Amino acid sequence: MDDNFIKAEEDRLQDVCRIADIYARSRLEKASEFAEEVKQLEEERLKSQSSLEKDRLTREIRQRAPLDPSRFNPAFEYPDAPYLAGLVIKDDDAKIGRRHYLFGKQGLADVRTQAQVVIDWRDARISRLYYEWEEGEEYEEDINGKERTGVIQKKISYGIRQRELLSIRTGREFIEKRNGSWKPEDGENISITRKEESGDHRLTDIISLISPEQFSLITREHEGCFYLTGGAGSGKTTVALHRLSYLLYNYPDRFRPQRCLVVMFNRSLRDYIAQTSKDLLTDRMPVETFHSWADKALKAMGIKVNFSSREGQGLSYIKKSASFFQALCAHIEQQPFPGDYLQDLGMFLKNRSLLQQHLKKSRRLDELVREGENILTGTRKALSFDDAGILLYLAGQRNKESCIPGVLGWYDHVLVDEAQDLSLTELKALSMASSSSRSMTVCADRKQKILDFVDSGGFDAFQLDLKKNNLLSGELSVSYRSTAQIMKLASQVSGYNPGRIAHEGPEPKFHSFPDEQSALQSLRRGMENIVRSEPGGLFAVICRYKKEALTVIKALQGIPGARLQTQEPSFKPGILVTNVHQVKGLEFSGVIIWNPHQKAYPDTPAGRNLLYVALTRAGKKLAVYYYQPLATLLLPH
Ligand SMILES: Nc1ncnc2c1ncn2[C@@H]1O[C@H](COP(=O)(O)OP(=O)(O)OP(=O)(O)O)[C@@H](O)[C@H]1O
Repeated sequence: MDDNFIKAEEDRLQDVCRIADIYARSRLEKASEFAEEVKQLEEERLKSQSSLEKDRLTREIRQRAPLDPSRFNPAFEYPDAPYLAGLVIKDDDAKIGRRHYLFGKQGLADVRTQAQVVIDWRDARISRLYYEWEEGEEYEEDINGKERTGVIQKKISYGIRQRELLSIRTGREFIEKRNGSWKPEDGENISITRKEESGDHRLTDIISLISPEQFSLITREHEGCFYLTGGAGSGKTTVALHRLSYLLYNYPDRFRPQRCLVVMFNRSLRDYIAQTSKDLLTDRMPVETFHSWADKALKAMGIKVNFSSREGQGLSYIKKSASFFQALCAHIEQQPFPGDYLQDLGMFLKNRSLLQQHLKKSRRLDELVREGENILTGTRKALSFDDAGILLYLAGQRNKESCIPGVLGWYDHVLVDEAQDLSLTELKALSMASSSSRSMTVCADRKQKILDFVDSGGFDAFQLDLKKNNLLSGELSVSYRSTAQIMKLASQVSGYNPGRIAHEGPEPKFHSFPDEQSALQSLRRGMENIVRSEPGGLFAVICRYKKEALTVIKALQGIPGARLQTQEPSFKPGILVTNVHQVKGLEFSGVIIWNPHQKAYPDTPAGRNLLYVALTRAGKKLAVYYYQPLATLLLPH
C-alpha cells in the first residue's frame, strides 16, 4: 500500500469523525431548542388564568411530543470508530462512477448535505456488494430496483480505535501501525490479534470480515426455525448473533429486542458474548443461561421453588433422556391438571407404572418415585436443576394456547447456542416460549457434545420435530479460530474432517515429564515467559478435573494475571486455569492441555468430544504437558 493511499485513509477517518461530531452537536442543539419551546409553553400554561387557554396549551404540548427530534435522530453510538469496512467500486453507470462506500455498526449522515457517509452493515441493499463480491470481480446486482454492473476495485477492513487508524487490510495486503509507523503484517488470526491489541478477549463482532457464506446465512429469508451447524470455530455463535441483529434492523415490527431471547450454555459463555450482544442486539435483549431463564420463567408463572445442586444427584441421565420426555408427555395426556404445578410434577414422578413403561430397565426408578412422594408431602424443600425444564414444560402444556410474558408463546425470536447439550425437554420448553411462528436459531455441533448424561437422541428428536415446523439448515464450512496445525490434531481426535481452515501456525508442542512436580515447575517457567513475551494474550491451562485446576493454580501463584476461572471469570489478558467443562464456546490466544492421560480422555464418544473441545479453544498456539501415559487419542496413528 503506498503512502498516498494510507494518508488518504487517515484523512478520511478524520473527516468522518468531524461529521460525527457535527451530527452530535446538531442533535443536541435540536433537542435543546425543542426542550426550550416545550418549556416556554409549559410556563405560559402555568401563568395562564383561563382554563380554555390552559387546555389549548396542553393540546399544543401534546401535539409536539411526536415531533421530539430525539425520536428521529438517534445518538450516533460509535464516534470513536465510526466505520469498519470500506468498498471502492467503479460502476458502469457514469453518474455513479467511482464510489467509496463505508460500512459501520450504525449509519451516519452528514447533517449539512444529508449525504449518507456511513452505511449500516445490515442495509443489505448496498452491503451485499461488500460481502458477496471479491476484489477484482465484476459485479451485477439489483440495487434499489436497478440493475447495476461494474468492478469491485477494493475491499477494505479497517482497524480503528479512539479515532486512530491502526490497521488496513485489503484483498491482497495487510498493514498495521505499530509505534507510530506502518508495517506490513502477515494475515494471521485477525480476531485474536484484535483481542490482544484491545486487551479484551470476549467475542468480537466480525462486521468487516463476514464471509460470503456467512452473509448468505445471516440474511437468509426464512420464517420458522433456523438450524446452524459447523465445526469448532466456524462462527456459529457469531453468525447467529449477527443474524439476529440483521433481523432486528430490517424487521423491527416483527423482532423487538425485549421480546427476543438469547440462551447460552453457561455463565462463562454468557459473559463472553456480553459486549458483542450489547453492541449488536442492544442491552434490552435478555441473554441468559437455560437455568437463569427457567428460574425467571417459573417465577413469572407464580411457581415458587428452590433449586439445589445437591438434589437428585445421579438422576440427570434419566431426566434428560428422550424417553423421560415421552413419559412426561404421556403423563400430561393421561392425567388431568391437579391445579398446582409442583403437585403435577410430584404425581408424574410418583407414577411408577408409567415411568416403568417408558424407562424400561432403569435401576433408579425407586429414587424417582421417592422424589415424587416427597414433593407431594412437601418434605422436599428444593428441586434439582434438572427439574426446571420439566416443570416448565409441564406448566407450558397445561396452559397450551396462552401467551405468558417471558414463558409461553412470548418471544419473537429465541436463539439457542450449544443446543446439543440441552435435553429434549429443555429444548421443547424453549420452543414453547417462542411465539406461534416458532422463529428460532438453534446452533449446535454434535462433535462438541460434552454432557454425557444428556441423551443425544433428544436432539435428534427435537430436530425431527422442527422439520415439521419449517426447519431450514445451514452449515458453516471454514474454521476461523484454530490454525491448520491445531485442527489437524483435533481432527485426529474427533475423527471428523476439519474442512477449510483460515490460518496457519506453529505445530502443537508435546512436553513429557517424569512426574507431576517437574511438570508443574516447567509449566510455571513457561507461563512466566509467555506473559512477559505476549502481554496482550489470554492463555488457558485446561485441566480435565476441577481438582487438577486447583493444583495448577497453586503452582502458578504469584504470576501476574494468573487466575482460576471459577473465581475470577474475566477475559482480560493473562492466564486462566480451568477445567474442560468450563471452556465450551470460549477461545484463547494459546492453550495448554494439562496431563491428558487415558482415563481423563478415553477413546469413547464423550472422551473424544471433550478433548476436541479443549484443543479447539486454541487460536494460535497449543501445547500439551503430561506426566502420565498420554491418552491414545493424542498418539500419532
Ligand atoms: N469471517 C470471519 N473472519 C474472521 N474471523 C471470524 C470469521 N467468522 C468468525 N470468526 C472468528 O472465529 C472465532 C470463532 O467464532 P465462533 O465462536 O462464533 O465459532 P463457533 O462455531 O461458535 O465455535 P465453537 O463451536 O467452537 O464454540 C471467533 O473469534 C470469531 O470472531
